Amino acid sequence: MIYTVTFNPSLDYIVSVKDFRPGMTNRTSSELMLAGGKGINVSIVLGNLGIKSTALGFIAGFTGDEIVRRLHNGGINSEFIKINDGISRINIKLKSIDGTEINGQGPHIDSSHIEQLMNRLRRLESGDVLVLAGSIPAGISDNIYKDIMDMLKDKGVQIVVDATSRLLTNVLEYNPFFIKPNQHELGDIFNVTLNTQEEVIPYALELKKMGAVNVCVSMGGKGAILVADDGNVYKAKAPDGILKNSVGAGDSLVAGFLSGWIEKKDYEYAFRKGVATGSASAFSERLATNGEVNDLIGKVTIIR
Ligand SMILES: Nc1ncnc2c1ncn2[C@@H]1O[C@H](COP(=O)(O)OP(=O)(O)OP(=O)(O)O)[C@@H](O)[C@H]1O
Ligand SMILES: O=P(O)(O)OC[C@@]1(O)O[C@H](CO)[C@@H](O)[C@@H]1O
Repeated sequence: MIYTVTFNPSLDYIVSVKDFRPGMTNRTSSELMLAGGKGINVSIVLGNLGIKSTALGFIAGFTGDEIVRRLHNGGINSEFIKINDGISRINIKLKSIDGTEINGQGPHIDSSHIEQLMNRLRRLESGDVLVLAGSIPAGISDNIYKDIMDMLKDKGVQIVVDATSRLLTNVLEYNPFFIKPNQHELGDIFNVTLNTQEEVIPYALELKKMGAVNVCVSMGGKGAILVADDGNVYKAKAPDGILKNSVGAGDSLVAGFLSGWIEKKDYEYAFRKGVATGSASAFSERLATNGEVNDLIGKVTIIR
């Protein structure tokens, strides 16, 4: 079974505003609300690609109930821990200025909630896959992903981590199977600005040296890099298309990679499917469907 963990789920309120003016009353020209949070997006896209998963994490309040309702309606299994105070966040995405977002804080999570999650994760078995994705709410130690990996280290669970800064670097010694920073997150780790694939490769290799089994660096419309455990470095050019909504494109890449890996156990194919899935989500209002991925998979150029 695949499990995804989202510490801080959200309802994503994705709006367009024509000629946004700071300090003025702006009105939307389109609006869309989707269940979100990185692990949840991975579960949704896996479901679209025909792979079952269980979404874990913490939810609170009416927004939390709505997230669960939407997942349930979409056929996604979830086992969230419910927090009695506060509400799950509503994250605002200003689609008309791509990349502009206001993400909320989410409810306070205390040590008893963490213990409940740990108890659930302790029941994972050999052959399971665990995806730890997204930020953690304030007040939780950035060792938390590391602590989870430490607890599971001898269990034969394959672990994917999509996180930033120390939340990511802290887990590398536990050899995560797949990590996926984007180029800016990779640059922040090493305090450099990375623009091209050639500039990204040495730093991706460094993360592999630090312990990650496979390092994928996503680069938006510029595609992605994979430093794979088969000894190859793959460079992907994203297919051409019209950007509609890039929210969750990175999570879609993770889901597409996992689905491709499960299908063929071939890194080049998994990477191709990952990039196609990321782009299919970027070219669609919602997250990628299986049909959209199949239309794009032959249009991804990969150079080894
Ligand atoms: N404008 C675009 N054109 C084509 N493909 C895109 C575009 N934006 C994203 N993608 C695809 O999606 C993948 C992941 O995108 P990106 O690097 O933006 O992820 P991210 O920053 O983790 O995103 P998010 O945090 O919103 O999930 C890219 O590698 C690419 O395949
Ligand atoms: O604040 P975090 O946890 O880093 O990211 C949360 C988030 O921006 O990531 C997803 C897209 O990747 C969205 O669905 C969600 O709103």
